Amino acid sequence: MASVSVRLCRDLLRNSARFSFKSPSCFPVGGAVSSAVLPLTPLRCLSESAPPPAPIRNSDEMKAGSGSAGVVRVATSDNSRSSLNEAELAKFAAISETWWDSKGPFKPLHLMNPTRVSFIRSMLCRHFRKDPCTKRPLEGLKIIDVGCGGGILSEPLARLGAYVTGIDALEKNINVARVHARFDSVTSSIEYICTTAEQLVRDKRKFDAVLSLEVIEHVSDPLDFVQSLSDLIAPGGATVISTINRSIRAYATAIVAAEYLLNWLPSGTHEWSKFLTPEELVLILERASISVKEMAGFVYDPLSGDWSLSNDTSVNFIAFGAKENAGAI
Ligand SMILES: C[S@@+](CC[C@H](N)C(=O)[O-])C[C@H]1O[C@@H](n2cnc3c(N)ncnc32)[C@H](O)[C@@H]1O
Ligand SMILES: [Mg+2]
Repeated sequence: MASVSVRLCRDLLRNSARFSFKSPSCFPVGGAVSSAVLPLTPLRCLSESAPPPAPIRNSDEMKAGSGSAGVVRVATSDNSRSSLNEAELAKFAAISETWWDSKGPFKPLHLMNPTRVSFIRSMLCRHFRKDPCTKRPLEGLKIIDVGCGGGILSEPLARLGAYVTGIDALEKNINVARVHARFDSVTSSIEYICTTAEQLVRDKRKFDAVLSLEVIEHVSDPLDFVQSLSDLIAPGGATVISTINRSIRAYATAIVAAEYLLNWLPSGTHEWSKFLTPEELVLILERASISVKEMAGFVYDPLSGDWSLSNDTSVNFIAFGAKENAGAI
């Protein structure tokens, strides 16, 4: 699956001095692309419209327990970074009972799951030189699913043979994931922890593959978050990230249609300004020493109700990247 987007982004990176960068603050809905010529540093402004990180509490309150909304509190020094955005997390806390209701608010994730698992399996098998046709093609790989929710993605990865760690900032989600995983001897091996990527970096944990699907649009600062994901990747490792494009089409479909017309998701689930374009995601990953090797779109067929991989990244998209200088594909 040759990626036009990735090649385009590499060209953009090479010519970054001439690249007009779009940020939420300078590119509102329906607005015109900024004509200002910006160097790469304005990427930082992506996070400026986001609410500030959750306040750091004192260490007694914080130590790996849950806060008032069930949000993880992890011991940190005053100046350490936090990916937590309490307003975003509150949205997931309100629907945490519904993770495994395939007709509930997470229906789109359930429907997308076979397609995204297939993308992940094929990318990881190629990268780690494993046979995708075996019963357990991910055997032996240590994979972390950051922002795992109720474990919709973690479980099939465990069935494909990976050692899976699933983490989420919400204790409620981790409890749901643990209970659901217990029903099957394979998935009961998944290590579920209520924590954050940045805390696991401080704990010096490393994984062959770091996955974070549909999470980056809900964190406080995408650049810091991606740096933490990168820091969790073992030498020679890889990452997969999916999110929604900050396009007018995504505004019409992923927000207006999905949240207000079809009621697939609770209204207010997504903020358009927090979406990233594929080009922005590539740049953010490059800054964290990750080179994007493949990118694909997910498209929905309203007649069949199925999602499939496509070259169309205008709404939902997924990127596979390898840590630079740490082994090539
Ligand atoms: C849209 S759900 C995606 C769930 C899962 N990745 C999937 O695709 O099936 C986003 C999840 O990210 C979690 N989350 C949001 N911010 C987080 C953070 N900073 N660290 C860890 N988890 C976070 C939420 O609690 C929620 O479970
Ligand atoms: Mg989302």
